[in-house]
Amino acid sequence: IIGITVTKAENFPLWYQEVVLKAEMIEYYTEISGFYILRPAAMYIWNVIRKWFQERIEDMGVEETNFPMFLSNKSLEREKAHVDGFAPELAWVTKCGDRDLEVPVAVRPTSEAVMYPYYAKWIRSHRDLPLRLNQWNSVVRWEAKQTTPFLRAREFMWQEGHTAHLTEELAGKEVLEILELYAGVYEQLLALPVVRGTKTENEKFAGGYYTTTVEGYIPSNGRGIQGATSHCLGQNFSKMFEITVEDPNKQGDHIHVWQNSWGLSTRVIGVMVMIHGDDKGLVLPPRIAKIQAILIPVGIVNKTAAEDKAKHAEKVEELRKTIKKTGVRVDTDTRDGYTPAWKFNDWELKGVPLRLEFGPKDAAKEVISYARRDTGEKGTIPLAEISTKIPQLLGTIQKAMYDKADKSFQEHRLKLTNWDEVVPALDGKNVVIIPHCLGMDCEDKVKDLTVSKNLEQPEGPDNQRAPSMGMKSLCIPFDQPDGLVKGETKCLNPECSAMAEKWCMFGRSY
Ligand SMILES: O=C1CCCN[C@@H]1CCCn1cnc2cc(F)c(Cl)cc2c1=O
Ligand SMILES: [Mg+2]
Repeated sequence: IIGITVTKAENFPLWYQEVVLKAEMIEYYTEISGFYILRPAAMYIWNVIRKWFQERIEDMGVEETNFPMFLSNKSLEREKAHVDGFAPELAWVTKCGDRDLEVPVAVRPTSEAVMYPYYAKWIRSHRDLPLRLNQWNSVVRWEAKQTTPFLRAREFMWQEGHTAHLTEELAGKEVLEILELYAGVYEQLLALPVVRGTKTENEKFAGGYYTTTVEGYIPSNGRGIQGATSHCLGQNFSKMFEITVEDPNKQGDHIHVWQNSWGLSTRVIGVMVMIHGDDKGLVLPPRIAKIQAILIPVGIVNKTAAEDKAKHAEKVEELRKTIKKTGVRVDTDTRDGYTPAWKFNDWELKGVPLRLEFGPKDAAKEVISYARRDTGEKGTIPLAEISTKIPQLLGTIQKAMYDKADKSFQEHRLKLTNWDEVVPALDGKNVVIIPHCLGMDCEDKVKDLTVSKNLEQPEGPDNQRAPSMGMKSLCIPFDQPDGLVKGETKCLNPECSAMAEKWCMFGRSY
């Protein structure tokens, strides 16, 4: 196996592609562009996330459902208003065998139009509320933009939750509960910090009432990235699909139900690779690592006596069992014909959080040697302490990975009140938090004003020069800084005369 041939700093997009391929997470589906095969290394991570999230939404009373993957033009017509923008992404089935279909059907890009006619049928009385269904499936969106594994694919796996409530308050409460679970997937499983907030009118789901989001940050190119979204749909869809209940307080009156929809996709895996990975390959947070510790026998060479080899192998197997008993997902690499150095590279490429080495010298000293994948730090652990020290060390690694990413995000999230500092900040691979009027046109203007002038920069080998695109709003952080006095603080856009409404996070983005 040759390792990664480009460094993360010299060519981030190529580095990313190599890592996901050589770490055996992805195979390109070369039959049709924009589609990817997810291999066991990726599916393991997705399944850990799925189990963690599924358990928690079940505790909330969400039930599982499975709707057909095709939708008719008729039900699409119901949400025509916002579908138009998406029409180019819709994939259609128009033939079956050698016959044209009378009525072409679309492959679901999301399932509102599939599900809500049945919500209208099932929800009659307020006693039918709240209705809370989630499905794990894949959706198809024929992206026009350049696709890339996990981050932008024409088919991706996700979960889509769709709920109905009697009041705006009940819906709003759930929107935030789900958003907290999304933050938990990032912070607790993937060791990634996210900023929680509300999308602006420009960036929200047009068919909804408001969108809440968790936003990530990619240090390598300074871009923001949307992590997952939890929307309150208001009564928009219940009016389109006539989902009503009789008013419990007023006979004869009907209430359109208040709905939410929320989704998290396999994009989260790509975000984790991009942020934690290094020039040796993947770096996996222990919580989602299929193999948390790989135990590699060392110091055994051909001339080692057969009897000593056998004894050493037994000792190694014994150590594996002891470590496994602690609940650590440990494996041994006893492959013949490969040197320890070769094995070290292989497991580093695959991102295994902890390498354990055990040789005759270690045996003599009654220790096991370790090397952390995240920092490279090496050390030894007395054999008598491995049952406590190894789980502890994995916990330390998980926290250290989060803290490192969190520090980087914090250092590159600049609160600015001087417009002239904005483009230099973006070119310095930062995202910014600025006072903003939240006007849609103003936001468009801000995007145009922040197209990087640094295109004059010599086209160095460093593709890392900040992308030239302008900045988009990422979210209105729930956690608002001080210093914005309503009615007094101006919107930071020099060409806007409006007053600032909120601090808004902007950045170049995916
Ligand atoms: O983001 C989520 C979470 C899970 C459930 N759905 C919402 C909204 C989805 C928006 N959206 C996103 N993409 C779309 C693409 C399309 F081709 C069409 Cl027709 C519609 C849409 C569309 O409505
Ligand atoms: Mg899209």
